[in-house]
Amino acid sequence: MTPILLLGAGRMGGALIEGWRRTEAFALSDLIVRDPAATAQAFPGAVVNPPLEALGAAKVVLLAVKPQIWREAVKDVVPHLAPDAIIVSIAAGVRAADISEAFGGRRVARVMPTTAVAIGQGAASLYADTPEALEAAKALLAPVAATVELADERLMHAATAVSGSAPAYLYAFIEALEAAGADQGLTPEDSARLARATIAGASALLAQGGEEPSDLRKQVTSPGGTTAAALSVLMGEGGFGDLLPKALAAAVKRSEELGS
Ligand SMILES: NC(=O)c1ccc[n+]([C@@H]2O[C@H](COP(=O)([O-])OP(=O)(O)OC[C@H]3O[C@@H](n4cnc5c(N)ncnc54)[C@H](O)[C@@H]3O)[C@@H](O)[C@H]2O)c1
Ligand code: PRO
Repeated sequence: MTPILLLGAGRMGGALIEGWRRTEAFALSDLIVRDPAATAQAFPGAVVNPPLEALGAAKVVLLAVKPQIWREAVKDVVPHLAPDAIIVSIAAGVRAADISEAFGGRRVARVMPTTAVAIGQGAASLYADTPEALEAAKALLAPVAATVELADERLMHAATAVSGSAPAYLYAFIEALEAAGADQGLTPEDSARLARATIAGASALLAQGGEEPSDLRKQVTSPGGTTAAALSVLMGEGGFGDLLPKALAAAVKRSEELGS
């Protein structure tokens, strides 16, 4: 599996590196990083931006640049890769067949991770065109994420909408909750402290397992009480049931566009 070549080590590539370091799945010395913005100081022990000839050592190549520039970014790299190198792409929307073609027919897996891989608590959807590529994707992601294998590549759009992008939905919800708490008279600091601890604790309760989100919701919701009053807005007309299908449809559409 090593060395692993990272093409791009920005927010998501960097999050994976941090998660591997923390979980000791892979050491920095297992990595070759190719990113114009990367420095040896940022990734001590890794081989950073070596000459192209050195890339032939890579067993696995993690494609972690923006979908809009991936073709340009891989052009000069491909001729230097080992013929049996496996490509694992995290680029949203970009199809395995297109990646394989650009990489001279090499085996390809696609992965859609979340940023919490950095603390070993990510989620990752996997799809691969061969068993070897799937194994490579699992080896990279299973140490840092709960994984789901998709049988059909087209489901990667939905997985991106419900998982890869979803931490941002939750953070946006928390921002709005904090602002609404301040609107009700709390200081912004108190509102933020309460909202963040509440969300973190509620997530930890869910992560503990054994109870459905709907059960946990009912435990908070006294009949005729304050929560029921708020949920009549959040779960009523124009609420989550209307908003989230629209939000996910927008993410799916954008994912499809990024791959076309
Ligand atoms: N951020 C997320 O939560 C997330 C989640 C899942 C998937 N992704 C996917 O990960 C990929 C990277 O996203 P990101 O959020 O890390 O973006 P980013 O902008 O933080 O990182 C991209 C990195 O690529 C580098 N880069 C630019 N040109 C390059 C080149 N020619 N060769 C090598 N590296 C080059 C940039 O310097 C940058 O560090 C995208 O394809 C995105 O769809 C991101
Ligand atoms: N971030 C990438 C995007 O916004 C892919 C999922 C999370 O496109």
